[in-house]
Amino acid sequence: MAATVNPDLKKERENSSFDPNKITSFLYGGPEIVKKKRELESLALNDPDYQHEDLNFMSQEQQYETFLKKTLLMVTKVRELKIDVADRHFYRSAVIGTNPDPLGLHVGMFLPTLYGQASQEQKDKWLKMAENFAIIGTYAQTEMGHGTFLRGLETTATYDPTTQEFVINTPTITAYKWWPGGLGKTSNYCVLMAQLYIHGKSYGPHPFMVQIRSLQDHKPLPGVTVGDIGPKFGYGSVDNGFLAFNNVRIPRENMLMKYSKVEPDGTYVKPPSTKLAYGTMVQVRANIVVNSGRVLAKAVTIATRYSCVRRQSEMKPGHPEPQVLDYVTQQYKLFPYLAAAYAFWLTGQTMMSVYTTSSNQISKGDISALPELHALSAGLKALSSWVANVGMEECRMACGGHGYSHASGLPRLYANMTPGATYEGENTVMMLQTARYLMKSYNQSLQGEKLAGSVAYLSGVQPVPAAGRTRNMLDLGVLCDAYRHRAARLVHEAAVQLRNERQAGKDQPDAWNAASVDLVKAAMAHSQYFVVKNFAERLTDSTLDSSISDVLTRLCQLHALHGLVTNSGDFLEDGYLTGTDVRQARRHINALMAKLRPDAVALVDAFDFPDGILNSVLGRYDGNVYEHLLEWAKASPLNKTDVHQSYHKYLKPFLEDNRAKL
Ligand SMILES: CCCCCCCCCCCCCCCCCCCCCC(=O)SCCNC(=O)CCNC(=O)[C@H](O)C(C)(C)COP(=O)(O)OP(=O)(O)OC[C@H]1O[C@@H](n2cnc3c(N)ncnc32)[C@H](O)[C@@H]1OP(=O)(O)O
Ligand SMILES: Cc1cc2nc3c(=O)[nH]c(=O)nc-3n(C[C@H](O)[C@H](O)[C@H](O)COP(=O)(O)OP(=O)(O)OC[C@H]3O[C@@H](n4cnc5c(N)ncnc54)[C@H](O)[C@@H]3O)c2cc1C
Repeated sequence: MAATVNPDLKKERENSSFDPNKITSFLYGGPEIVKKKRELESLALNDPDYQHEDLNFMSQEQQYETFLKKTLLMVTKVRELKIDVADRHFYRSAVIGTNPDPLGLHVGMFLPTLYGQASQEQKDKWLKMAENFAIIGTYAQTEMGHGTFLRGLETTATYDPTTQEFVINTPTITAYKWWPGGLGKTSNYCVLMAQLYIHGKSYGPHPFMVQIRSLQDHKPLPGVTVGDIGPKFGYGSVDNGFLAFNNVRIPRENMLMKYSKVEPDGTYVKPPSTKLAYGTMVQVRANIVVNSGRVLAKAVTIATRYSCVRRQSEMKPGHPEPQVLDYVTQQYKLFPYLAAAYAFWLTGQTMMSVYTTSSNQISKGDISALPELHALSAGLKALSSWVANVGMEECRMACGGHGYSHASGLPRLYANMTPGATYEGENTVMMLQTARYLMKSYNQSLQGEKLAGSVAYLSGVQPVPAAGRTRNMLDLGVLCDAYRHRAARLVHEAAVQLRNERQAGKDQPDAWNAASVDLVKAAMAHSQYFVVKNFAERLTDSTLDSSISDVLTRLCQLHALHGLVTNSGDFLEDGYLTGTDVRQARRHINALMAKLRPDAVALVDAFDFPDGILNSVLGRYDGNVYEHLLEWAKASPLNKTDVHQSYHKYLKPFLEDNRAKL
């Protein structure tokens, strides 16, 4: 086995213009954090207790069992090693790699719902057990018939004042809870979203703490039907489940009552906003923005390293075959996603900081930040997960045939990460939520109200500049202005279309539906403007080392220019940009790619994913792809014997029969 680094990759690293460690520091928030991250990752990756056969060679049942064992072990080790709460995600991501785990919903949604929706008494009662994994819970909201339309959920929680209990029921097949992670086989509790009924009146969806399995033998409790929903596109390591209730009674105190309350006599106490019950989803949407940047960064790391190792075809007759990354078309496939990975990495950080500030405010009773937080997180969640989806697939195809093998890591990455566009709010629906806020804000600005936050720019649509003006299309200020103008114009046009539909006689819902393609487009443009502006603002950081600010500026320019060229019609339609501007933009893209080419490997190295996390033969740090491809294939279960048992069962008699008939 080759122990040295592939010479092509070695040369790439020697020729880069900067030290990737400096960018790593910038991306993770400083050298101390990077040090901590690396320590925790290496602790996890070198721990023999976590080693197991490649998941790609396992059945779904084996994957689940392996991951359950591994995550439970992880919980124990996190405690033993006394890893700080803030650092646990480093350890966790090294343990699970690019796979979801059966406790993900416990940590990612069940616990956050208790933190965010439970009253102090309820926290006192359940938090200690939940935090210490004495109980395991999930977030059971989606039903077979309704995921998007939360108000349409059919599961009922009917208050019985005589016993001071809620009676939980699943009235129809479509009311079966369907999809919750960790529900199928793992959880014994769940946060259940159900329609609250008191004295025959419906009060909409509310969260309830419900025990579903016995703490003694893990059997479903009386009245509870629960199981696994079967194999999926990915997510083999998770037991997504179904769940139904037949007259299951829970105490009144099990409705999570931080905001809404039901008094013993059945009096309903309204929350400051009914949407506070949706709080956990907002948190996870913010997390998805972070995750989309990371996922894209992983895919691009694999494809870029491999494209430097892979040599193919003849560029010049008689010359050695070039590294495929030297083909400009290959750069055009990968570099825009490299730039997008940086853009969303930084957007994710801003999104999390907006989330933290706003949620602190909200938990103190000031809910004024809620609409902006919801609109921003919904739009960015949708944009980032869409881009990550397209980018992962582009990276896979850029790896040619080997990209299709599980050895590349890309099919599994895609299969596990693509549901980010669907779960936690289907993307189109999320964009329409952002559009709703944009329309409201736009109308407020027409009435002279001053707007703040991410929509402040809607207050004044910039005029189209006079013809003949030349622009420097590399100037980040010019690019931000162009995105800003496009967003403001598309918001304006969607609003005009809505108004026209109304004036043509449609009621509001029909007018909304008729204008929805334009509304999504407006929300998309708004979110893209946020991402570009955020990237450019991060570069104004005066502490940024000059050796890396150049290369980051190129990435930011590429990200903005590529989006501009891809959506050039939006910028040209009203004459804001000219054909010359767009032509210039295209030329700049080519020039930027040429400048980025020598730094490509260093830029992906800077994401700092160890091999154990990337889990890709093609993306290996040492670039020794071919010998490990062979080794990987040899380990495949079909190769355990030279002659497979099916030969004796099927092939041998078939061949013998055919030969006998000759
Ligand atoms: C110890 C060691 C361990 C190591 C530790 C390591 C640590 C690390 C741990 C990390 C672990 C990570 C693992 C994570 C795994 C997660 C995987 C995720 C899996 C996926 C989970 C899921 O998939 S879970 C289900 C998600 N399912 C949705 O996502 C439903 C979407 N559907 C809706 O969300 C609503 O249905 C929808 C459409 C808004 C309409 O809701 P609706 O009909 O009620 O409302 P309307 O449309 O009528 O709107 C009326 C007004 O409400 C406003 N509004 C609406 N929502 C609002 C909101 N949220 N906040 C504020 N305002 C809101 C709106 O803007 C309007 O405002 P206005 O009136 O002013 O215009
Ligand atoms: C891997 C995975 C894990 C999941 N984990 C959980 C979990 O732990 N807990 C949980 O509760 N749920 C979970 N879910 C469910 C998930 O949250 C839902 O699938 C998601 O919210 C989408 O809802 P839906 O399936 O009803 O899609 P639908 O709403 O049926 O979407 C179908 C189509 O209809 C369109 N559409 C729907 N409504 C509108 C509208 N108003 N305007 C325009 N178009 C519309 C959508 O854009 C989409 O194209 C998970 C799902 C997956 C795939």
